[in-house]
Amino acid sequence: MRIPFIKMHGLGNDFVVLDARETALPAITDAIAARIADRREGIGCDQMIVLEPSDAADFKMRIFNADGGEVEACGNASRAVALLHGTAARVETAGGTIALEPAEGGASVDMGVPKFKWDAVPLAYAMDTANMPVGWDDLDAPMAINVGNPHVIFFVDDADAINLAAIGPVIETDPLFPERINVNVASVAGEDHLTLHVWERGVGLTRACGTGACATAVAAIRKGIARSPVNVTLPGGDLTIAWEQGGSIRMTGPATEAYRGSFEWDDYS
Ligand SMILES: N[C@@H](CCC[C@H](N)C(=O)O)C(=O)O
Repeated sequence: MRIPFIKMHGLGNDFVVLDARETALPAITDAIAARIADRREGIGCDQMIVLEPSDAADFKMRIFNADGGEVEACGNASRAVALLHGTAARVETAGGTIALEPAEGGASVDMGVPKFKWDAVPLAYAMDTANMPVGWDDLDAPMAINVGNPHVIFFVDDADAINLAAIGPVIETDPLFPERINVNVASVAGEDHLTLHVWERGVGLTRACGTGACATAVAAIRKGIARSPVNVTLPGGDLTIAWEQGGSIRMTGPATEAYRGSFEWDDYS
């Protein structure tokens, strides 16, 4: 069975998108997703995205990390899917319903209301998520936020100087985070400008992470070191994040369709 796919990216965070809204796919397992995502043996991507029909919204978006694990949210893929869909849409995800608005060269997405309680992140035990009494090497006193998926955020003087490739996997898999965690290291470049690097759960270092930008901007606004809207500079480019206390997060930025292709299902199943 030949399966068509669309290769897309948001700021270099890349996706294989399978559109199963009209024609159903065979069941997708974590192992199949990991084989498709493999950059040496498969098509190669940070996340595999599967679009399916939904009873609760215009359609459903499922997200599989490169390690095959199915997760709740992906900011950059949300903009890519908005570009693909072409008109405004409400989309069901495992992390909640989001609202897409395509814009010139990309999209603006209502990512929903962030959650701050320790058991909503989730953490393994109760603590203040705005000033966590924990640390790893030079990184300490982080904040933790769930923006559909779980994030921990460290503010440092120079985010570019942190060896996130070394410390990221240690923090991602720390028992404090029962569902593992996306690790964000940021520095304040101005009151409306952050520099950010992200170690993504189930992937590793990425060129950009949309939910990481959302979580980090919200953390900085909450901490009083930035004000909305915040420009977040990632290795792959910039996103704009707007958030007011008690409201939902709006993320705006580019998305790109790279190419279309197809693969033989049996090669991956
Ligand atoms: N690249 C994404 C985040 C994808 C999911 C994340 N790795 C997780 O495990 O929660 C983004 O742009 O938000």
